[in-house]
Amino acid sequence: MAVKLMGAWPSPFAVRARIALNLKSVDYEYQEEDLGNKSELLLTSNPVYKKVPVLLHDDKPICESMIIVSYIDEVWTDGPSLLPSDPYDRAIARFWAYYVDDKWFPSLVDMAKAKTDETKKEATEKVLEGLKLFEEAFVKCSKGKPFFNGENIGYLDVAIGCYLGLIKMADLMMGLKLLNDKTPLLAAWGERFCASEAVKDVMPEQERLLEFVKARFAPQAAQ
Ligand SMILES: N[C@@H](CCC(=O)N[C@@H](CS)C(=O)NCC(=O)O)C(=O)O
Repeated sequence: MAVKLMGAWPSPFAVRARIALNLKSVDYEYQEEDLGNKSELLLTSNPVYKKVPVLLHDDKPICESMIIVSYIDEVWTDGPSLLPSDPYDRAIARFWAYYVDDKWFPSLVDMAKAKTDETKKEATEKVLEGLKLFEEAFVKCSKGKPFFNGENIGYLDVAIGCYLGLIKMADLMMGLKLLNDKTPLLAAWGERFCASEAVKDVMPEQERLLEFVKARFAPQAAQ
């Protein structure tokens, strides 16, 4: 069965799909997209959003990173499941995965784009509030195990973990320490997540990501 992923190296969303494929030991072809000049295959595979990632499984496209992660979990059933087996735990994992994209990541973007100290402070507070919520969610979801999903990286780990590179970038560029002594469990989880086999080779390289983020956000912030 042919598996192909269209992604872009700095994209946290593409990273999610790559981690899920690694966790399930799926062999796949990777196509790096130039988002300034999208391939015909990307445009026809994701005509609604025209975004990466797109997974092509036997030429059938699947779009939206967390839908892709669920799909991978359902199709490749060997090995540990990415979603908890208990329906309530599964609902909670989905809830926080929705929140991280719906509320938390937009605050991180607002923080990076902020033009005044006031708006920067407001966005930074929202980012930190979200991280506190993840710390509390980690206690409940992990039940004392190393990952949100328990012994192994799962759906919610991938949903939040894909942003760890950008959290680091915000720290470096704005002189912050977003994961700090108020979120000790989340900070330790982040280290474990990034060091794991399925993750370490697909997370964007720090120097390269820093250049990319600087080019994208620094000129706007300076305006
Ligand atoms: N909700 C989408 C977001 C995907 C997304 O925003 N992808 C960006 C790259 S990080 C993209 O393809 N942008 C191209 C564009 O907006 O034209 C997902 O989770 O897959």
